[in-house]
Amino acid sequence: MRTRTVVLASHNAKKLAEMQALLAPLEWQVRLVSEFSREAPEETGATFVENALIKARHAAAVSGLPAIADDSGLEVVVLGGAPGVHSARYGGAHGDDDANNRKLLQALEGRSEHERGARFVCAMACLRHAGDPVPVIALGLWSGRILEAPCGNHGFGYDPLFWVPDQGCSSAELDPSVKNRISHRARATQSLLAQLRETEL
Ligand SMILES: O=c1nc[nH]c2c1ncn2[C@H]1C[C@H](O)[C@@H](COP(=O)(O)OP(=O)(O)OP(=O)(O)O)O1
Ligand SMILES: [Mg+2]
Repeated sequence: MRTRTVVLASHNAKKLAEMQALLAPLEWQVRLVSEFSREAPEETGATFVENALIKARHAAAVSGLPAIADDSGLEVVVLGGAPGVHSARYGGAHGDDDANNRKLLQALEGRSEHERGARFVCAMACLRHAGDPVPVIALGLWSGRILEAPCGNHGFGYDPLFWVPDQGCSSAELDPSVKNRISHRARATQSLLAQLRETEL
C-alpha cells in the first residue's frame, strides 16, 4: 500500500486512540473528522456495517480524503443481542458510559455466570472517496461475559464489565497494548489492512 493520508471517522477520543495505535505501523498520515466537521452523522443503520458506511461516507465527503470508520458495540446473548447498534445510547444519553453500564447491570440482575455471555462487535468501513462504490468492509468479534461489578481503569465504554476468559481479567484491566492485540477492533483492523494490501487504497 502506498503511504496515504486518511481521515478517521469518529468523535470518540478513546476509540480514536485505539484506531490510531492500530494503524500506526502503516506510517500513514492520520487526520480526524473533527478537524473538518463537528457534526456526527445520524447512525440510522440497522447494522454495524451500515452505520460504519454512514460515518465513513460523511467523513470522506467533508474532508475529501479516504476515510476509515468503526461502528462497534456489545451484544449480550440473553438480551437478544442488545444493546447492539444502540450501545452508545443504551442508558439514555449518547456516550454516557456510567449510565450504559448501570443499565446493563440492571438488565442482567440475578443472571448466573453462565447466562452472562456477550461479545463485542466491530465493523470497519474504508472508502477511497465519498462516492466509492467498492468500500472495504471488515468485521471483528470478541467474546466474553458480563461481570456483576465493574473492574479496571483502562479502555472505555463497557470495558469495566467485560470479562475476557483467556486473559482472566476484564478488558478494562488489560494493558492497552494487550487489548490492541486481541480486541474486536484489533481483529477488524487486521482484516481491513489485509484487504487493503490487495487493493489500491
Ligand atoms: O472497545 C470497546 N470497549 C468498550 N466499549 C466499546 C468498545 N467498542 C465499542 N464500545 C461501546 C462504546 C459505545 O457505547 C459503543 C460504540 O458506539 P459507536 O457508535 O461505534 O461509537 P461512538 O458513538 O462512541 O463514536 P463514533 O460513532 O463517533 O465512532 O459501543
Ligand atoms: Mg456512534
